[in-house]
Amino acid sequence: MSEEKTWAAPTASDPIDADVRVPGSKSITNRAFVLAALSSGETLVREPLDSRDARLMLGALDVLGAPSTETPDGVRVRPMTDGHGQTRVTLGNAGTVARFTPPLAALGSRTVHFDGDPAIRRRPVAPLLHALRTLGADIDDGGRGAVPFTVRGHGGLEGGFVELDSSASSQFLSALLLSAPAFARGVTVRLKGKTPSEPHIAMTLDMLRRFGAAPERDGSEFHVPPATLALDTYTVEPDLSSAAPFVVAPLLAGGRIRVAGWPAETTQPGDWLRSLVRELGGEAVLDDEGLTVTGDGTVRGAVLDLHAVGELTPVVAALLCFADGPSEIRGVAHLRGHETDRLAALATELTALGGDVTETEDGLRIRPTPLRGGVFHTYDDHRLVMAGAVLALRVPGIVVENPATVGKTYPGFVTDWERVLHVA
Ligand SMILES: O=C(O)C1=C[C@@H](OP(=O)(O)O)[C@@H](O)[C@H](O)C1
Ligand SMILES: C=C(OP(=O)(O)O)C(=O)O
Repeated sequence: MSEEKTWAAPTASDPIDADVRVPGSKSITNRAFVLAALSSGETLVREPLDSRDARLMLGALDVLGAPSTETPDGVRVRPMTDGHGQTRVTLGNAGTVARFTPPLAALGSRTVHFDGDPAIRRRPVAPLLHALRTLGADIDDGGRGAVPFTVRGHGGLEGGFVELDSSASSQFLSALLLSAPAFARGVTVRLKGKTPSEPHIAMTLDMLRRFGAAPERDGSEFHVPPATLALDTYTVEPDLSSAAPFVVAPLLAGGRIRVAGWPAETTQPGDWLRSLVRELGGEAVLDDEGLTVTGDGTVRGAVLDLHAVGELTPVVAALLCFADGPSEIRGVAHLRGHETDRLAALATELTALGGDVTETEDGLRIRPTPLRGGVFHTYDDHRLVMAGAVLALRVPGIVVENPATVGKTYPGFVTDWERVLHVA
């Protein structure tokens, strides 16, 4: 991770011609760790992400009674065992840790305090805490409905039927489903309203099945019966959302890039980038070697609904600043509750560099204008570092503030980006 407080992100002086391999998926890694902790035997998680969020998840599981060991083959996670007394889970600003681990605490007998960065205290969690209480959990949040809160474990969770509003974050639903096989009666969740990030729900269901559970879905109703989970080995795919800045680079700089190891089939939202590239005028070819993207340095303007793939918004917004016409991003009001208020941050930072970017009720309106160099503030948000890098491809003099914050999901990002642009 860079020790610099700012990063003079490189401009593309030539068309890109590079291969890149991005680290493991945050979403898959942290699900695999949770499911491994809930399993009856040890699980080897191969090619996991090693980043702040992944380490926070392992730290949380450790204090909850599921220790892990790093080996040359990957991370070995041991099954969770019960304990007593008080303990503390550190959340950082990891949504997956804040949402996926409280149900685990309710399954044990410890009293577990959850807290993290100031930013995580502002992120939504109340509907999940409410649902967990309905399912039998004892949670003290001081009436705030937010981090910090305390889960007092009483040795198990009854489970059963619950209604859930998961419109602020799909992670509420994933959290209940992931732990449900260990609830005495499993869980039946009926969704009120629409959840964002549908691919992440599909990911949760798919991974539950791989670990031996039998989740069912009927529209907005989900059922997970009790089950004993077990899986010897789980291999994590590369993170296709971390690949986003590399995938879009040829559209801005021209040339080609190959992202190695792009899966032929996946539940990751980043797979949508293939159709985005084509819609905006580039080419994307998937074969055994990975995904090869070519572009000629032009980008078409577009109206895009990113409700299902919200985490891609910062990079896509940066890209659309260089389109041949106006664009709009819709369906992402929930990004106001992400690492930072991403809609406000993007509108503020892009406008400060000369852009014409305005917030709408559920997204951003982007009218391409010439941009100038300057400081791009990143609000402790890894994906804003990636957005700043994308902008700099075409705008000399962009200085990205606090690049190290990208270590939430991609500690080697700056090094890999500079190598791709031949400045390393
Ligand atoms: O389940 C997951 O792993 C995630 C779900 C999404 O959260 P939201 O539904 O809160 O956007 C996504 O944005 C986040 O990066 C990871
Ligand atoms: C929203 C994100 O993260 P988190 O897992 O903290 O919710 C993200 O990575 O874009």
